[in-house]
Amino acid sequence: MGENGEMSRLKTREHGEMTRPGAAAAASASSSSSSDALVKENSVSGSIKDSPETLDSLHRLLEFHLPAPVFEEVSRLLLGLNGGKVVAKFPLPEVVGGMASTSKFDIQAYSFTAAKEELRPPQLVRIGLIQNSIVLPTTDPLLDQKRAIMGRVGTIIDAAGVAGVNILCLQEAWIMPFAFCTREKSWCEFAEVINGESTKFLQEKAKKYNMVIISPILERDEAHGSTIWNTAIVIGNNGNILGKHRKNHIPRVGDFNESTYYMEGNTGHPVFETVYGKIAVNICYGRHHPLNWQAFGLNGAEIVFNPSATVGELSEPMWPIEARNAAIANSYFVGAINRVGTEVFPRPFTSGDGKPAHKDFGHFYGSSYIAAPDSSCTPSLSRYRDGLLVAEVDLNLCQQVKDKWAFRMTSRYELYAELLNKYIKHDFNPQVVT
Ligand SMILES: NC(=O)NCCC(=O)O
Repeated sequence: MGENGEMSRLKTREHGEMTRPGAAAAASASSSSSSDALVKENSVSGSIKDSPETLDSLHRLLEFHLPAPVFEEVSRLLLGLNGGKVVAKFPLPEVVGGMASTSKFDIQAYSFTAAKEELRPPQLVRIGLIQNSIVLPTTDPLLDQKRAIMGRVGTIIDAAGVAGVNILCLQEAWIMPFAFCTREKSWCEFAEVINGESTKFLQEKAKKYNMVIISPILERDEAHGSTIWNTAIVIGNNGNILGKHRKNHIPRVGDFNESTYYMEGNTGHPVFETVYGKIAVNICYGRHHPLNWQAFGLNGAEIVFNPSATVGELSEPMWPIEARNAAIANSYFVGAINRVGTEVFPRPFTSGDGKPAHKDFGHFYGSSYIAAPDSSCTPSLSRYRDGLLVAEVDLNLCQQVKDKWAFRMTSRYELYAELLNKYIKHDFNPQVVT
């Protein structure tokens, strides 16, 4: 690649000025924890590994290294087509870009279109996803840690408000470090009642910006003996609490020792009818369960949010596939959110998988994105930095895709209802022909 061609791609709207591959530039990391992760990941030698900016996301890596026409074609192949073209960038008010650069978070915005219909007007909704790292070390007083995160996320919510976001979703357990790896019970102190401090904080934001906000937290259920749940609270655009959903599937993999802390959810697959559309929440590990996704679809969801916390070594190859596949299979939009950074805990822990005792989970790789029912999707947010992803979507696309592909009409649910009914019985015999 020629020097000039290379230099011409060093400036992008999201990045501002970029340095060349090979330059040490920790400026793209927003927190010390994400810088640490960069140092760790970049200790692998090689020209691509030497450049944190180009590794900021898959899309930026490709944009940085590929000649422009090749990048265009690769984008088409990777992201699919919406209305015949790669999902378009959506112009946000300049002030929002200013907020992102002052407060050092990634900002990207796109719009998904649907065909014009004769009998229905477009149903335009602006969706926002926020991914964030923790702000203070995990050794600081818990209240300080929580309030520092609330302050940081509050700044990004303000940007979302100015960007005109209608429905905003935060990441899983957003008010705390993801301490479930440790199995130490002291972290239960981060659990809040449904109308606790973080909910009150978000109710004010919801009212101020006329915005529906989904707040995934560890919930303390006082009515049931202080049981803890992993819960997403849905706050309506008037600041009202519309309802809650509790995480259905609890991970039993790697350091995700979450069953030590909270119980399998008992709220089914609720769909929340908001003024902006019908939404649901599939919390993190639930994204590996196709029936879980399907159940939200059967209840009529038009947008399903997937607030997550997952690390590179475990799940990064799955990440771009699962939420996107769910959007396709269920004819709805999906917003997938993952936290960012490496969180280090005071005491070492093990998870019975033969690994030596360690103090961190590994790198939470961010990469939040939005997928559409027509199989198109946005590029993902940064792998290292806090970020706000905005997408304007036309919900008419859901029905248009249902009419085109007829996945729901051809589903043959009765076949599967019968099989599942047999399968859950103790005397089940697999249908195997020998
Ligand atoms: N938070 C959570 O459920 N993580 C599990 C790991 C994964 O699903 O990738």
